[in-house]
Amino acid sequence: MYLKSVIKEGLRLHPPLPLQISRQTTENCTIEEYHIPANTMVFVHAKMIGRDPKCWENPNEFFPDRFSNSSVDYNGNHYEFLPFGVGRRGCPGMNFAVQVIELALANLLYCFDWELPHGVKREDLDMKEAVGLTVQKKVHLCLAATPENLVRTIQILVWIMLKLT
Ligand code: HEM
Repeated sequence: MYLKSVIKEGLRLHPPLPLQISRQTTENCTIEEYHIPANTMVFVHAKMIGRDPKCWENPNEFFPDRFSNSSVDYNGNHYEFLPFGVGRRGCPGMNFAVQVIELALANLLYCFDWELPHGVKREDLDMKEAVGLTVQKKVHLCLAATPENLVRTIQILVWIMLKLT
């Protein structure tokens, strides 16, 4: 359960598509004090929404537990959390993507012990994003992986190879 919250928190702070695919309005509308005429191109900024202090407490803090007792999910019913977009043109790969991320991450954590390489401290980690249409880390994350469960690791590698062939 906690792993699911960690993934959600990662996608809240760093949605892979921060500025989502544009839409064009079909009629005039007013949202609070903003008047948006028909035929205007609008963008949903998922990253800024995910860090909006009106919706999230300490929005810039990585705190997976905020999802633990919450109904906030990817399904687009919670407009404060939109890593996969929403509506008819929302991401059709959402369920597949979430399952793959959960499976991959769970196996990486199960099979290996993860440590920062010698001399690197937690506070040295740089989470800045490079500029681009999709998000990438500006500075690569380097970790040292030690196999924790060799038999299980081999089983998983064989499983992945069978899936790929
Ligand atoms: C972490 C993984 C992924 C994220 C965060 C993501 C996010 C998104 C977002 C934000 C959109 C735009 C939605 C909108 O404008 O409302 C989108 C569209 C789309 N995604 Fe994904 N996606 C992911 C993985 C995938 C995968 C695995 C597939 C296919 C297997 C996929 C296929 C598509 C397609 C085809 C569209 C265009 C849909 C349309 O325009 O009607 N995505 N995705």
